[in-house]
Amino acid sequence: MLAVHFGAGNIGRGFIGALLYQAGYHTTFVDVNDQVIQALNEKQQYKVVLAAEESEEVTIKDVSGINSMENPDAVIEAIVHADVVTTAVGPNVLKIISELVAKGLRERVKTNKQPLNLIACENMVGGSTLLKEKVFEQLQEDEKAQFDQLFGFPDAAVDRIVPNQTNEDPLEVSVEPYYEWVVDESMIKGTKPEIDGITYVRELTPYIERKLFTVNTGHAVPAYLGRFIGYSTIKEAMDNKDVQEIVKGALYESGEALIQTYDFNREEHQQYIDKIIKRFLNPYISDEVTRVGRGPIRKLGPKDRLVRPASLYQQLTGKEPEYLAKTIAAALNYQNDHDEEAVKMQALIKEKGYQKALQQVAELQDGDPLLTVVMQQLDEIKHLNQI
Ligand SMILES: NC(=O)c1ccc[n+]([C@@H]2O[C@H](COP(=O)([O-])OP(=O)(O)OC[C@H]3O[C@@H](n4cnc5c(N)ncnc54)[C@H](O)[C@@H]3O)[C@@H](O)[C@H]2O)c1
Ligand SMILES: O=P(O)(O)OC[C@@H](O)[C@@H](O)[C@H](O)[C@H](O)CO
Repeated sequence: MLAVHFGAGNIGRGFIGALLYQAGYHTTFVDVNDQVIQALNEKQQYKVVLAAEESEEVTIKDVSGINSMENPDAVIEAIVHADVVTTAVGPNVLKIISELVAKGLRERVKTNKQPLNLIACENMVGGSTLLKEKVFEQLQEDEKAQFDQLFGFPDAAVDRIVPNQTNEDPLEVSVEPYYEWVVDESMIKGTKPEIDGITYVRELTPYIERKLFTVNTGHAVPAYLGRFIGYSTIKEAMDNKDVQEIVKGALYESGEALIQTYDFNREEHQQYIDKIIKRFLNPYISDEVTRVGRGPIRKLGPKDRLVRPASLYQQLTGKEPEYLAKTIAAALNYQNDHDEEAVKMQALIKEKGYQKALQQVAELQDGDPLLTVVMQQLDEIKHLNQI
């Protein structure tokens, strides 16, 4: 069986690639990073190391790579013969790869009438749906019905912490042992890809929102407050008791929003939160605050991990989301010259001020109560000790 996976980065190699191999697929990784592609073709295998006390190592074989900048035709050919297509490129890159995906699918329908599922494994609500939208924007009207019949774009939620890698071997990847991959079964075309480790569900929204508004909301706290205080890693920030208290407060607030929206069991949700906090404290992982905080404009977006649960909490409980607002305030202060969105955000704040800049990226109306709470917290977080 053949898989084509876009994005041979941390989660691509460390999670999706590993599960595809274990399910018996040959995986063709598509990437623009030539060093990684060359190494994949040369070695045809790589190591995944589990970051735990009892460290385990798995060798992932049956892999190859295509540099999509240099050899787009080979990507098209791979899509023609694929049994599944997956992505882990980052939400903003889905639009960029959609052109090549559309060309691949167009070529495929000429000779191969087998259905195909394309699963975007990105931290966002509706990742595969967005990929479909971008692919369909490039089709003629008469192609759309045929594509709709053959190609499924099932949305998914993926969870495994994979930090940036510092190994000498450019392919080796160190990952946390925990993982979860949930796919919307109702959006599948043809037969479901049989991949051990995928949980198929009929309604994905509660799963993706629970993951994004717990794992990623919680993660954003040590990232943004950690950077604000002066820490380099998530673990260092989590070891600060003020930061840990804000993590718990933010996850209480997002938890209330989730419990009330989806009728989750309160006790089970608390267990989910406790487990996640332990994952952030994993001493065998060194995860930079700049990786977890990357792309602050995306993360301050209206449907993302901070603003959406804060707004929901406010609407559903009538209370101020104090801890989420502290994190939003720290995100507004996030500085990193190597992060394009952080630079843009700071320029926007300089031009318009904090409130107008937040209002713009979070798409909040004039007078939205969240704006007032965040503006208050901009002052409050100044009291956190700087190191
Ligand atoms: N790392 C994690 O802990 C984690 C966990 C769950 C989900 N995710 C999600 O997975 C996605 C990828 O994250 P990551 O941490 O692996 O990032 P990453 O930067 O390590 O990997 C992204 C890869 O995509 C490649 N890429 C960029 N532009 C491309 C293009 N036009 N065509 C093909 N490849 C391209 C990059 O070269 C890189 O290898 C993101 O949406 C992220 O939110 C990450
Ligand atoms: O990948 P991002 O930039 O959306 O978020 C950064 C981290 O929170 C994220 O990568 C987590 O490590 C991951 O989502 C855990 O499953």
